[in-house]
Amino acid sequence: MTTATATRTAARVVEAVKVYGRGDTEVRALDGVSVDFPVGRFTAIMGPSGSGKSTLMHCAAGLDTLTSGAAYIGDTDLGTLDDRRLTLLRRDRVGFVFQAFNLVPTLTVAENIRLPLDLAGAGNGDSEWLDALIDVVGLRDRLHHRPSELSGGQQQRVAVARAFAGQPDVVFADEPTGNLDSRAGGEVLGLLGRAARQTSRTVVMVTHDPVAAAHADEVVFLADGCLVDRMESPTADKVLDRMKAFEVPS
Ligand SMILES: Nc1ncnc2c1ncn2[C@@H]1O[C@H](COP(=O)(O)OP(=O)(O)OP(=O)(O)O)[C@@H](O)[C@H]1O
Repeated sequence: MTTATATRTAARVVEAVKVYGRGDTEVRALDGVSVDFPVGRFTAIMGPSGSGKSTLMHCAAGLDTLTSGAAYIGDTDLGTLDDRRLTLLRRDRVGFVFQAFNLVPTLTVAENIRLPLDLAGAGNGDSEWLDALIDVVGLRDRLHHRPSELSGGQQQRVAVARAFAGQPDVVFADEPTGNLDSRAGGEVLGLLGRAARQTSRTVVMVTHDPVAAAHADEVVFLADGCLVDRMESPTADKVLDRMKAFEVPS
């Protein structure tokens, strides 16, 4: 791969195949997917239930391994890493936001945001970066609160700031608004987009929700473990229409 490609693509999978089980119970969750996630972009992964969205995210993020094909973070082929190096790569170069906010209840907002840096023994980290991040997520007046003193939307904003704290190459978000009402969800999605664009970081989000997907720069659609479409500048209506096309006529 050329250097130019490496700098433009934060993460990608090439001919990704993931097979669960064997024989009669075999499921091809991914069936030859090739997709790239460009630097500074917010990409949503959509598709019907069981189409392979979570599997694609887990394999692209190094949380699960492919049966065949390759997954890269930057120009690092995850398949060439042993468990220790994979753990370090996930810690240092990847951020995660999950549906459950997964904050540490005994730590303050500031301590939760810094947690990945503290776990990595990264000293004070980049204080300018952290300072800017706190403003992007709008948490400056909540830094000394505990998670239980925050709304769900505020807690997810903390989780977003934590995911970006270590300046990862890519942040993977799995249904990040699944536990939020539409207003708080909209705020978190706007924030993910801003964080990606203002910090030139890459966000990849799995969602069921066309309204959520419409916040992304691009939507990739999976069906039966295959990449079947991509949509630039999505709107909720266009995404919904595309999803309807997957429904089998009765
Ligand atoms: N650990 C596993 N063992 C066996 N089969 C699995 C496993 N994980 C996923 N699958 C199967 O792989 C296929 C893809 O699952 P996946 O969770 O990636 O889909 P999804 O699009 O994220 O679904 P949903 O929208 O319902 O969350 C499904 O048929 C699922 O049952």
